Amino acid sequence: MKENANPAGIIGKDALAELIRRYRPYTKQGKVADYIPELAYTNPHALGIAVAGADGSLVHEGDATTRFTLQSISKIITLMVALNDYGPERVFSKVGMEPSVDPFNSIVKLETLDQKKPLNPMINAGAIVIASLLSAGGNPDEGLQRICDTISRIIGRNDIRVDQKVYQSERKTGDRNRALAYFMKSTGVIDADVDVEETLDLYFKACSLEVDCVDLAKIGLFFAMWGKCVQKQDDGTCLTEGIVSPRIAQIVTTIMITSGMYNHSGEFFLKVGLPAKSGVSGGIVAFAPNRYGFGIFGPAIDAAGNSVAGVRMLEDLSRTFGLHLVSPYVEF
Ligand SMILES: NC(=O)CC[C@H](N)C(=O)O
Repeated sequence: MKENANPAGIIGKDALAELIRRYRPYTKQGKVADYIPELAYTNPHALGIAVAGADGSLVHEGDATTRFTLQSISKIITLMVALNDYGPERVFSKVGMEPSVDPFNSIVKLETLDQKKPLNPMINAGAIVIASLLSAGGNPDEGLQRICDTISRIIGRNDIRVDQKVYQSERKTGDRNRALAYFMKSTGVIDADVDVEETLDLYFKACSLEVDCVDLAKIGLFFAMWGKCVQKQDDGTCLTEGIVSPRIAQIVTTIMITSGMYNHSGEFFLKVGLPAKSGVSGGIVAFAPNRYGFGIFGPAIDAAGNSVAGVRMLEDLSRTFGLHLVSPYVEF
């Protein structure tokens, strides 16, 4: 069945400009996160989008080169690094694979579930457990370095850095995350010999890494291609070669589908039908497997912590370009 498989052809700059024009007014319907005080200084009406194609194309529009912090989008990278280092069995002995109906920073299930482990690696508790694995052995700096190196190779620039103001702001006000971490240490989910403050430091710094929409689109495309090489360098080598196996890329992708948009993951998948991960700074990384990586910045977020205009832009793109993964138009 070929009809409507890709109704509007390739995604070009004009389509992106039209999206920004159409959805910028929706930034008024959200609010910039202010529980991390430094984030409150962001322009609420900013909106940008970048699209990286499997053919090597890259287009962007709006505030696509404005830098912002990764926040929860870092969770897909730390998960991937932990899966590489420890393997799925060890990682999922510490953190679950089930979506959560509670907010991303909720503590309630940690006491009520039979197994005390957090529901999934995309909520704060789950990501903090992952950070505890990466900071094990008292080496959080090495953990952060590996996260930065991985991102650098994917986005093709090695000046990735921690936004010190956001990091300090998170560290000063991160008592909810501190509570999650100490609680999980008390129940044995975080190992007894782990220094919780070092784990939190790694978590806060990973959340405070600076990126832009173009970087996110490249991260999206990396997962869209299952970690395989998209672009060779002039000397024939490939920076992304060997970062991750297709099997681990598949696990991260699946967790993004079920939990990437927090407690709105079900509605998001129904409407957009793509793997995605958002952050409270207003970033979203999403991708259409084997085709496109998307990077979005729209700091006005909704109650779940997702960019209001960003989600709508992805919904529009998915509909217009026939990207929904559960589609009657898939070719067999
Ligand atoms: N949803 C998010 O992006 C949360 C990340 C943020 N750093 C926090 O811990 O609260």
